[in-house]
Amino acid sequence: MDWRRKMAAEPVFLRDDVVAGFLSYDELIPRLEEILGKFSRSDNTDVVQPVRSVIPLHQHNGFMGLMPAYIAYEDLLCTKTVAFYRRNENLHLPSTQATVFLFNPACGNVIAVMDGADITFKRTAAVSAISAKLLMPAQAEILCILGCGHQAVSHYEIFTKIFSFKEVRVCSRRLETAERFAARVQGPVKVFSSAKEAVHGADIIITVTNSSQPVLFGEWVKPGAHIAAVGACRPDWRELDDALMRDAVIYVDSRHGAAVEAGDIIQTGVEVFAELGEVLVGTRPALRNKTTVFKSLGMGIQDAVAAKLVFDKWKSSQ
Ligand SMILES: NC(=O)C1=CN([C@@H]2O[C@H](COP(=O)(O)OP(=O)(O)OC[C@H]3O[C@@H](n4cnc5c(N)ncnc54)[C@H](O)[C@@H]3O)[C@@H](O)[C@H]2O)C=CC1
Ligand SMILES: O=C(O)C1=NCCCC1
Repeated sequence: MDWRRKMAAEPVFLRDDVVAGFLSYDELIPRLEEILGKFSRSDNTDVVQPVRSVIPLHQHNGFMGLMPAYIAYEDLLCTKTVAFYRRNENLHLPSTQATVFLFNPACGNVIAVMDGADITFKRTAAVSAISAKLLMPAQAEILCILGCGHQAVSHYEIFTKIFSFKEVRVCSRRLETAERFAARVQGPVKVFSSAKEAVHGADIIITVTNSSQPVLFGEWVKPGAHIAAVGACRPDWRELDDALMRDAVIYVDSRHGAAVEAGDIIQTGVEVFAELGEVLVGTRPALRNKTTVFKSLGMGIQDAVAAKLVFDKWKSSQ
């Protein structure tokens, strides 16, 4: 094939249900652990990922992010575009609209375009689960999820799959949303109408809201608990209050990303203790006995390894 035909070869398009069918947590978790570790190594030159570019869409109460990544040792070039809207819950439209592009790094042509919703839900939940494996207290019995949207579902799926909790609690801004969530997921859930009551005594708390104001307060949190803070991905958004941010040991996925995007970190001026990848490669410790916060923002490299898993599976199915 000459280069003109190669450039013109049509990319494959993989729909959401196809992507979902090819993406399993069992395969995703080790790949994410590997890439987070490589990203955080001080001698890393192999994993290139700028902080995402974001265009605010004020008129539509949303934003769009562009998330490119290149993983040299796998010659894997990928970009995700992701738009996030604070939808009126009554519209029942997904808040996240994502598309992942895989490229041929030698020529820059697109080889696959895939719906990015399932990749975004699963890889985010899988990274939170990795943080919990490393940082949650040894005898964690109670899991509490604040926010009952799409990310709450994927987080529930993976947390109940790989850990065993005595109790799983949920609370959302509106009681009906939490009740709908409880009816949708497979497994027992206790629905709370008060976030303060829901987090009381919880060993691990996941915040997956679209709130721009704190939803979790330090005075409610059991000392030694682990918090995976997944929402508040804009510098002017918050999920956690100042007291919690000041009292906890703060872990992030990317220090650079956190310095630009994490309202909870930027507005409190707290120091980041470690990247998750540094803990994975052993250059920073996991302080399990302290109250810990993992501030998640999401990374292009996470999408890239997930997209490669999907593409390889699709290819071998042809
Ligand atoms: N860290 C990461 O890698 C990623 C983070 N996100 C962020 O995660 C968050 C959740 O995303 P989705 O689940 O897709 O959104 P969604 O719109 O499906 O769900 C958001 C939920 O938060 C609830 N909520 C809002 N204010 C609340 C409050 N004060 N207390 C309790 N619940 C409240 C809403 O009722 C809704 O159930 C968003 O902020 C999004 O930007 C999304 C993708 C990746
Ligand atoms: O990593 C992602 O994907 C996202 N992070 C923040 C909010 C939108 C999607």
